[in-house]
Amino acid sequence: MRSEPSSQAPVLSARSLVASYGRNPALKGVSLQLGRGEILAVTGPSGSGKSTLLMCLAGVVRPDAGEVFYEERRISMESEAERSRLRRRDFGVLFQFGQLVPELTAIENVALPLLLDGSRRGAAMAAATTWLERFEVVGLARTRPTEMSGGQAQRVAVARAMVTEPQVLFADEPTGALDSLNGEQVMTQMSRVVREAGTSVVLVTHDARVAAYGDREIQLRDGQIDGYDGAVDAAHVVIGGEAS
Ligand SMILES: Nc1ncnc2c1ncn2[C@@H]1O[C@H](COP(=O)(O)OP(=O)(O)OP(=O)(O)O)[C@@H](O)[C@H]1O
Repeated sequence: MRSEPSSQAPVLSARSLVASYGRNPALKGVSLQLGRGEILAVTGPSGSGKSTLLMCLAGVVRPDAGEVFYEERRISMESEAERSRLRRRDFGVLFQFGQLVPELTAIENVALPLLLDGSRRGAAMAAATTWLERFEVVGLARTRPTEMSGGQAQRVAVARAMVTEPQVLFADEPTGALDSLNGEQVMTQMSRVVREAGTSVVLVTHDARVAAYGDREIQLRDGQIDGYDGAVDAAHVVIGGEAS
């Protein structure tokens, strides 16, 4: 794994992010950069702030202080409506439990983000079929999530997260609910597909085997960056866009 971010302009960057829940601080000044097409693994123990960081980067949560830039946009300053449109069009989000809609079939679940964004039904279903094929679950197109295995459901969930062809995919413990074999299959497919698509990925995980799919790793501890690539090394902390 590389220890430094790519030299290209980052697709996403954060400067000195601070976030708390009431009086409980979750992030205490986190800065990072995500390179184009890069898979960045964010690791750290439970409660270290990984999910909060992901939500700030994805524009779900506004940080108390600090900034998040996507391309040229300072998204941490944007309105909820602007961030919501950004999340629909440019970002994909994937959680531990794929959170498929149980009443809908696999193909309807995957088509949903396109339909919500105004695509015609025929085009949305065709795109959904393509993405189900890429994750080798097209045979389940008419199946509902309750009739799928955990691994199958998660592959459908990744297809749904990718159907809008996002610039950035945010994945929070994407294999956390799976056994190691299924987890490995989902990660192998996901990393192949995102590399083919050129998607940048923020991959939150506490599992070193999952983090190994990343190009680079940052470790959080107690709301702060604690190290890179397994080595605790404050000298690599990126502050204000420059390596300090
Ligand atoms: N909704 C909430 N209300 C209050 N405190 C919260 C909330 N969500 C998170 N926290 C606190 O913020 C801190 C960071 O939590 P966060 O979920 O970001 O960590 P995490 O590294 O993702 O943990 P895990 O691996 O267990 O999911 C923790 O101290 C946690 O208790």
